[in-house]
Amino acid sequence: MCLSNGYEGDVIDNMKTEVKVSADEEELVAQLRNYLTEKLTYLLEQNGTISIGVSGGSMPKVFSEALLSVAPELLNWKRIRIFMVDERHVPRDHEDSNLGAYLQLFPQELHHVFIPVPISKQVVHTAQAYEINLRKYLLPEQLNTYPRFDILFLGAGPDGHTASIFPGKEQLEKITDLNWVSVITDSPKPPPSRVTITMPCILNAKNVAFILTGANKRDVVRAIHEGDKSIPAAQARPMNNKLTLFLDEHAAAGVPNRESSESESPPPFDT
Ligand SMILES: O=C(O)[C@H](O)[C@@H](O)[C@H](O)[C@H](O)COP(=O)(O)O
Repeated sequence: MCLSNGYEGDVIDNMKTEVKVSADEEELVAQLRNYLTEKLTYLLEQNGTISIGVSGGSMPKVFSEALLSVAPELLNWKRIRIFMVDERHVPRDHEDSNLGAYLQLFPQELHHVFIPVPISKQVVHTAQAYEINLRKYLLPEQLNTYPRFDILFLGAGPDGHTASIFPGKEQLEKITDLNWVSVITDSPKPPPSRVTITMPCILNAKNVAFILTGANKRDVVRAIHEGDKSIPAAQARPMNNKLTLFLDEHAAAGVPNRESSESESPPPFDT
């Protein structure tokens, strides 16, 4: 695990995971901005849609601040499309809506950049409609394969869930044509009913970045470092190994052999 800030960590199973540790939210946003700048610079030289998946919870605020502060010449809104890695089965104007949270943080003139999750009465129909929306932008070269999302920003719960894939509930039913999206109706994290992209989509992604802050993410960081496949967040390692962890000092304490400055570190910042 290669730690920035001068920390050299272990190499995991011959896979390098880049770790960026922030002392506060301002530094986290700056590191996310730098990451987005690097990836967008490369992606803009390619063709087609630039697909960025984002998660809910604490992510909307720091992600939105980081992306909206990237150099304007890199923000080609005709090509960038942002989609929800998972979404709660609630109306868009509900306080629990992930898309709703992002739309409140983006100016109206950029709302078209978000691929909508069409909320139907039945959560299965929502998942099926969402997959159809995603396919409009991301149909892979061959049918019946998984998309190669450009960047997936994932969070993780203290229980190790990521997206809406929970420990012991990883076997999501195939309910859409291509199995890009599935549903959970008994999510341990409320609200219970959600749609989520599936693990094969995560494994197929070109870049995966976790944003994990707070002492309650320490064990998840350790599980990712150790490759503990009983934890969905640790399963979510892309096949090309392009995995980056954005941590605060508290979560970084889960990286073995890293001098923890727990005693002096500031209280967890509320992202
Ligand atoms: O819709 C959701 O709830 C999220 O997509 C979920 O996977 C989230 O990323 C984690 O639960 C971490 O949430 P926090 O960052 O708020 O701890």
